[in-house]
Amino acid sequence: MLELVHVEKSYDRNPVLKDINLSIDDGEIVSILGPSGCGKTTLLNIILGITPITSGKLIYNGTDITKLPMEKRGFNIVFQDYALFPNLDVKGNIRYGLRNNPNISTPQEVEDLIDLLNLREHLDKSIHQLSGGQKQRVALARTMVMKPKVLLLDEPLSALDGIIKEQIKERIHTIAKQFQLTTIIVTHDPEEALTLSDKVIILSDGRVEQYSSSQDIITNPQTDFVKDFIIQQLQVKRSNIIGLFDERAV
Ligand SMILES: Nc1ncnc2c1ncn2[C@@H]1O[C@H](COP(=O)(O)OP(=O)(O)OP(=O)(O)O)[C@@H](O)[C@H]1O
Repeated sequence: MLELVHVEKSYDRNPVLKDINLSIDDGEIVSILGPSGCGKTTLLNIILGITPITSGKLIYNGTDITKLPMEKRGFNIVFQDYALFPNLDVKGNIRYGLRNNPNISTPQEVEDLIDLLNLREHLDKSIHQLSGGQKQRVALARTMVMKPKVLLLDEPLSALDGIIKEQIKERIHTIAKQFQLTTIIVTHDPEEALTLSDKVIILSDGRVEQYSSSQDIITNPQTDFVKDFIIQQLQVKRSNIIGLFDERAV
């Protein structure tokens, strides 16, 4: 379990995250949702270990990891721009992290992941020959072969649309559940958050407005902000959500 206890973050005395208290169970998919500038990326970077906190604690499975550097936390991130290596082909990218740590995944596990992410036919291609969705899948595979304890995804679907977006959503869900992987996803898209995650953290101006299941957020929004944000943002996308939840609440 990952816990954030009274976490605060300020830049030049400007508070950006205020008294964040969260606990995320192993294997849970959690989205961090909120408008631009509310602190989503800062929160993700704090969990990853690249942004130090101003006060509070991070606890992972009972151990205080507040001061533990990123490389010792065993968490991993897929950045919004995928950050793939353009000089390596697809298989080179996927196996990159195993060069110095060859025993983290067995050859069979790498092959299974390639199939799960439908990448077999693209293995010899260069990165510039790939579509956005294919790049996204390579970035996921490259991260997954390293078997992170916690997988962090920064706007993983923002460059995608239509069927591809649905497929990637499904794959992220399958992988997280199959590998019992704690998955934390930053998004500004409520539809994405509500349909993909077990739980959603709604942030506004650096504070957690609500942290509960998708269904609970729809049927029982705890603040006016949550209600307005969800309703406003879902106007166009209502039809995709209605099937999942009680229409009266949206
Ligand atoms: N290194 C930094 N120095 C100073 N202020 C920063 C720094 N990084 C972020 N901020 C500020 O912290 C606040 C939260 O930024 P953050 O990037 O976490 O928001 P966000 O919710 O991810 O936004 P977006 O959806 O636009 O990416 C913003 O006001 C931003 O200007």
